[in-house]
Amino acid sequence: MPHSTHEYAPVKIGIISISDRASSGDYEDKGLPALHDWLKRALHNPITFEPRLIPDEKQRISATLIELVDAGCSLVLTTGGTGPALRDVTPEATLAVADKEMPGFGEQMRQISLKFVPTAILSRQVAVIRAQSLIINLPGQPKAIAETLEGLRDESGAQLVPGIFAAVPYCIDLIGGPYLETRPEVCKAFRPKGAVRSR
Ligand SMILES: Nc1ncnc2c1ncn2[C@@H]1O[C@H](COP(=O)(O)OP(=O)(O)OP(=O)(O)O)[C@@H](O)[C@H]1O
Ligand SMILES: Nc1nc2c(c(=O)[nH]1)N[C@H]1C(S)=C(S)[C@@H](COP(=O)(O)O)O[C@H]1N2
Repeated sequence: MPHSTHEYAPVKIGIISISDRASSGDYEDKGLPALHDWLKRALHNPITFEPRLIPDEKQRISATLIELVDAGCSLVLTTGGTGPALRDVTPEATLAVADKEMPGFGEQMRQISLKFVPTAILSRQVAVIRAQSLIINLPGQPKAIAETLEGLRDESGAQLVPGIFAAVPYCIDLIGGPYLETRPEVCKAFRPKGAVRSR
């Protein structure tokens, strides 16, 4: 542990797994554990999680996003329901509660995911700001969660494409949330020089 001159700020994070079959018990949900484990690995900050497992229903998704933002989540990550299937409505439900769209996140996720699968082009994921919360859709494949958050490395571990989480801490600074600090071996967060606080 480096000598610390300040405590890590506590953060509340909403994690939502959106899947008809996992929410009805047809199969085991792997979305929430994947989100939880990746965030625990990536962040130094003490995290209070608000987990939800819900079906692919637009009203239900929007209501859950509003509930978690109102509960004080600075970040809300969803997984599932971003594809073209008739039941896939996560992006619409997210845009319905948006104050602002943040298109760079979806663009970057599709860039990353195209290095893994050609069908990444089918993911319509969006990110938005609502009040003082950043909401980001991730694809439903559990392995896609770490892939998009962390990006792509070569065999030596050198970063080939940065994951989207690199931009999340500074985005949360800008909307007045807690100062997030990442473990660089998992995700090297980027902030402009003037925004970096020394430990
Ligand atoms: N929560 C989950 N837990 C485990 N595997 C999942 C989960 N969500 C999705 N998957 C896997 O990823 C695939 C693509 O996810 P997608 O969100 O498109 O699901 P889907 O096919 O619409 O079905 P459902 O909504 O019932 O999970 C699924 O077919 C499934 O194999
Ligand atoms: N990183 C990554 N992104 C991915 C995938 C994947 O396996 N890895 N699967 C794709 C597929 S097959 C689909 S249909 C879309 C939408 O997935 P969703 O409906 O599960 O959200 O995400 C895509 N994005």
